[in-house]
Amino acid sequence: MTRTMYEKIWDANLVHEPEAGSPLLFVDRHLMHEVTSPQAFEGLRLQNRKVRNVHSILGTIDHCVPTKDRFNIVDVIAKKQVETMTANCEENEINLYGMDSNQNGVIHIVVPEHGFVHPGMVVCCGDSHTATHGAFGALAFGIGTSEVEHVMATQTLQQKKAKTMLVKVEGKLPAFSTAKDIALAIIAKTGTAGGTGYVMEFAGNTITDLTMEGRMTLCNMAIEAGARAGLVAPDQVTFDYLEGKEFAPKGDHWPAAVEYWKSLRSDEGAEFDAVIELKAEDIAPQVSWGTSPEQVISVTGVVPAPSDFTNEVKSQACASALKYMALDAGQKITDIHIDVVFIGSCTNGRIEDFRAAAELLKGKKVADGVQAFAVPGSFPVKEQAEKEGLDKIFIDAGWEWRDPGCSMCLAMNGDELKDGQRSASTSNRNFEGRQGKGGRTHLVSPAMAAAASVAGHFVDIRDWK
Ligand SMILES: CC(C)[C@H](C(=O)O)[C@@H](O)C(=O)O
Ligand code: SF4
Repeated sequence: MTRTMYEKIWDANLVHEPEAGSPLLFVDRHLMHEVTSPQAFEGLRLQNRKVRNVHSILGTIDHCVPTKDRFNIVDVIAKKQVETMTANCEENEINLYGMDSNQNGVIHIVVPEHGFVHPGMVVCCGDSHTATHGAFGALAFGIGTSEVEHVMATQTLQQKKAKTMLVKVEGKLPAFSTAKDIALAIIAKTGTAGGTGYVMEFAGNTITDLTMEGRMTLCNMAIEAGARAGLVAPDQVTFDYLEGKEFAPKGDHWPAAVEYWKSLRSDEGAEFDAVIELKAEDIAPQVSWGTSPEQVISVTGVVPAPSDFTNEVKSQACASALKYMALDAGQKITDIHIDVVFIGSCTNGRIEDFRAAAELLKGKKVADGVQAFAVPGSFPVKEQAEKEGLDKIFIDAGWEWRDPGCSMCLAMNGDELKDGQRSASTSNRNFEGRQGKGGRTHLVSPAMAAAASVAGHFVDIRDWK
């Protein structure tokens, strides 16, 4: 019988399938950060239980870290979370890239840098963007704090079997369109609930043409389409990325691992519960205009009107988004002016994101009144960028070049929008208040963010000089 990649990984990790209730999956890797782990450790302690396999865990501190003067955490709760995470990892001998580590950064950026996740693994983390690691052909789930405790104690996770969706993208992307634009275009098509109950497998030659960084950006946003997880079949691009990394299989284990990984791809003719198709040629640079990632349109478009939606719920959502975002129906996307620009996050905080932005910023200056923040996803990204002189390009253009962290992706660490400010942001969520109370977020790719910082408004980078 033919099987999809999801089914293969599922079968290989299935521990127990009860008559009633959810099946139990073996968890290969458990990723951790300071926000969702403290109560889980506390729960273990109260029950006098131990962490079952500390070697399966890798942690960072990322959400609460200031990106300037990083040791000076002003918020009392944030400070406590950081201290608790540090103490818990020390006590349990967990590998933590903590505050003073030169490998520190956003968990979903740091983990791949060390080759910690391999194809075929089941991975979890108390964080919704765990989906990122599906880029390696691993089944990666965001889980809640009580599940974090369960995984720590048992190395297993209760999971209902998901339905499978094939998202096929074929063709050559237009100039300046990126993995971020593919992700946004998919969400525009499926809606934020379209993936509910599904694991999405991204396939087609547009996807296989993406770098690992691009695949990570894409899988990162599967969760914003409502999916349980995203997957890309492992191929030579994946193997080349992993080879030689700290936690990658070594010696004789390497060829054996690659052989197994190659067997994971969905079989020819495997059946999916749903299939959607996109043509890469149709994917222009995208800009979100609303307060949900599905409220997104090409840079060439205009802000829609509630009457453009036949669905009553979507029509009302449009009306309330326009109000919150202070936009008018019919307004050209390129006429939207911005106050703040943010390049970073686990969606777009990787080296190629800074390269793409720097390419557009060379010899340019940010527009009057615009504040722009470049926040590398990790210290290794920062170091690499500096080696290439990218920091200079940003700084010369009037950008702030910061230390890594989740930063302005969510307002938890001092980096945030002020009430009423409008941002061009490379992050993944544009919910009301996400980047600060009253803040208005437009999701874009790094290149689009860079160009907006110079122009002061969105521009179609394809004909921008
Ligand atoms: C803080 C954490 C639980 C949260 C998540 O689960 O995604 C955060 O990372 C986010 O992006 O909103
Ligand atoms: S960068 Fe943003 S999306 Fe990613 S883990 Fe941090 S807060 Fe969540």
